[in-house]
Parts: sequence; structure tokens; C-alpha cells
Amino acid sequence: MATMRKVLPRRLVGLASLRAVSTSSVGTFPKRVKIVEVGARDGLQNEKNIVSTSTKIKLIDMLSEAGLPVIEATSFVSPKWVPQMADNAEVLKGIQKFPGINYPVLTPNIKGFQAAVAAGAKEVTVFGAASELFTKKNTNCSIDESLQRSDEILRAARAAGIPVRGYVSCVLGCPYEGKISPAKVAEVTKKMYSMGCYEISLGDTIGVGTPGIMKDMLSAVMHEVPVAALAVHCHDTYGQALANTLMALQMGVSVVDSSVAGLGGCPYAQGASGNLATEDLVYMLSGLGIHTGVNLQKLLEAGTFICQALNRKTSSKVAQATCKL
Ligand SMILES: CC(C)(COP(=O)([O-])OP(=O)([O-])OC[C@H]1O[C@@H](n2cnc3c(N)ncnc32)[C@H](O)[C@@H]1OP(=O)([O-])[O-])[C@@H](O)C(=O)NCCC(=O)NCCSC(=O)C[C@@](C)(O)CC(=O)[O-]
Repeated sequence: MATMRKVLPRRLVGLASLRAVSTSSVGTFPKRVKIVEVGARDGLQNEKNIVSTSTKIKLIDMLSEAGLPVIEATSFVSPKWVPQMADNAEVLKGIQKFPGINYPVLTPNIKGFQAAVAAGAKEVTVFGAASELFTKKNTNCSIDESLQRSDEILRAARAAGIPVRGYVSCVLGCPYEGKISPAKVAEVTKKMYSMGCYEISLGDTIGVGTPGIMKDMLSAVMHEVPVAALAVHCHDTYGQALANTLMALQMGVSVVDSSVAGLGGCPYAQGASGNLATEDLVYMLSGLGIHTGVNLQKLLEAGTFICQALNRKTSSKVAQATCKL
């Protein structure tokens, strides 16, 4: 390694180590992981300054070039609540649709679903939470009402042949209620699954979880919902996102949400910081010999592009390491 450092610029040392796939036991890790890239939606929704539509479109096109299999494109929420997503239809219509890549969009109610379909959405995502107070702050309703809204969308989507993904937020803690019981997470996740969500992403919305809490929560949820239908979505506020994700992988989860450059945060979750950086996730999975289909170099370019557009430093450790020549 010391020799490599002398010969190769630091940027390439990192990339070279990616090729040195670990031959040690990977235990029960999945052979493949599907990455759901949420940077263009979760990453940008919290930005105070409005990002131009053309920048959003270019970012998504670059992420498509990098080979991400699922890219959340935007959300059809109320522009009064999240002004940054007001150009949802233009973004969805403007992006290149790569064959084999899904571009789901968030829909909070039937109005959002209808607007999404009119703009050409082929997949939508409903979102709820395991916390009453967060649900109220985020969508101005109770958990039950939120589930009813999701159910209405699921019925309409079924009739239109549109697959629906689901989110459950605050699975490892809530900014307003604090601790959330694994039983409550399991209950809400089970309801969403029974209503017809093909996959449910469990969100550590404010990034307070640690691997032990992730294990307890997932154990409870996996009693109710098959692990093949679960994903994890970790914010990195306390630097635990990669460790929490690794725990989930060891427990059989093979779908992981992440955000290019570690962008992210929910405007209605006080204290929420960025997501797990996709670059860091891809680097770790690659080192474990787990297939993602993502081209790290192109992903890094997408991260550089959006950070320059936002005039901010990347939160990805891999991007930081590979840029300092
Ligand atoms: C759910 C509502 C709409 C309720 O908001 P409300 O104010 O109770 O709704 P309303 O029905 O009274 O409507 C208010 C206005 O919004 C309009 N409206 C109503 N719906 C829509 C729509 N779909 N699209 C466009 N416009 C809409 C509606 O027409 C009306 O307009 P007005 O008559 O005043 O001119 C609102 O609370 C909302 O949009 N919330 C979304 C908040 C949000 O986007 N949060 C971030 C996403 S969740 C997240 O980030 C967490 C996650 C997923 O990443 C996972 C994790 O980390 O845990």
C-alpha cells in the first residue's frame, strides 16, 4: 500500500483499492445490492435557494450515466410546503429515461398522484412515519389519515398498473417524540405492505440510530414483512449511516437508499442532516465484492457537478479523499 501511494496519485489509490475485491468471507451479505439514489429529491428538497430545473435535470442524467438502477426524480407535494419541488413536472418530463432505470416520484395524496401520472411517472412512492408528531408536521395529518391517503393512491395506482414504493420515517428516532418502538415501526410497515407497496424503505430520518437499534428495529419488522421487501434509508447526522446500513445488509436487506455527495434532509424533521453518501456506499460494497452496477468515477463526477452548482463541499468521504491530489 505504501508503494502504491508513492506511485499513484491519492485519487487513484482509492480507485485501485476498489479493484482489490476482498476475498475474505462476506458472511451473509447479499451478492447484489440495489441502490436507490435519492439525491435529486431528498438531497435537494431541503435547499433554501431554488436550484434551477436544468441543474436538476443534468444531475439526474449524470446519475443515470453512472448506472444507478433507481433514481428518485422529484416529489409531487404541495409547492407551498416544499417550494424546491415546484418544478416537478418539468423535471420529470425533461430527464432522459434510460432503459432499465426507474425514476419514482413522491406522492403525498391523490392530487399528487394524478399530477405525477399526468407528467409521465411510471412509479410512485407514498410516505408515512412511525411517529404521530412527525406525520403531523410533515403531512398535516395523523398516521391513520396518512395511511388512508396512501391506500387511495395504491388503489388508483393498481388500476393504472403503476408500482408503488413506500417510506416509513422516524424508524430509529423522531425529532419530536424521541424514541420510537420497533413494534410501532413494524405495525406501520406491515400496513403499508398489506396495502400493496412492493418495497418499503425504513428511514432513520434524523440519523440518530446506531447498529444495535437498527438490529432491534429490523428484527421486529422482519417478523411482519419479508426482508426482500425492505430497504433502509439512513441519514448521517451522527456518522452512523454506513454502520447502520452494514448491519441491515448483514440481516439480509439488499436495497439501500443513498444520496450523491451525501446531500439530504427533510424540511419538516428538525436536525435532519444529509443522507448516506452514495459514493461511500458504492466504495464499501465494492470492497466487499457486492455488485451494484454503479460506475464510481461517473458517480463522483455527478457529485462534483451538484456540489459546484450548490456551491458547497461534498459530504462524501470517498469524494473528499479522491479529490485531494
Ligand atoms: C400532504 C400535504 C399536501 C398536506 O398539506 P395541507 O396544507 O394539509 O393540504 P391541503 O389539502 O389543505 O392543501 C393545501 C394546498 O396545497 C395544495 N396541494 C395539496 N396537495 C398537493 C399536491 N400533491 N401537489 C400540489 N399541490 C397540492 C392544495 O391544492 C392547496 O392549495 P390552495 O388551495 O391553498 O392553493 C402537505 O403537507 C405536503 O405537501 N407535505 C409534503 C412534505 C414533504 O414533502 N416532506 C418531505 C418528504 S418526506 C421525507 O423527506 C422523508 C423521507 C421520505 O426522505 C424518508 C426519511 O428520511 O425518513
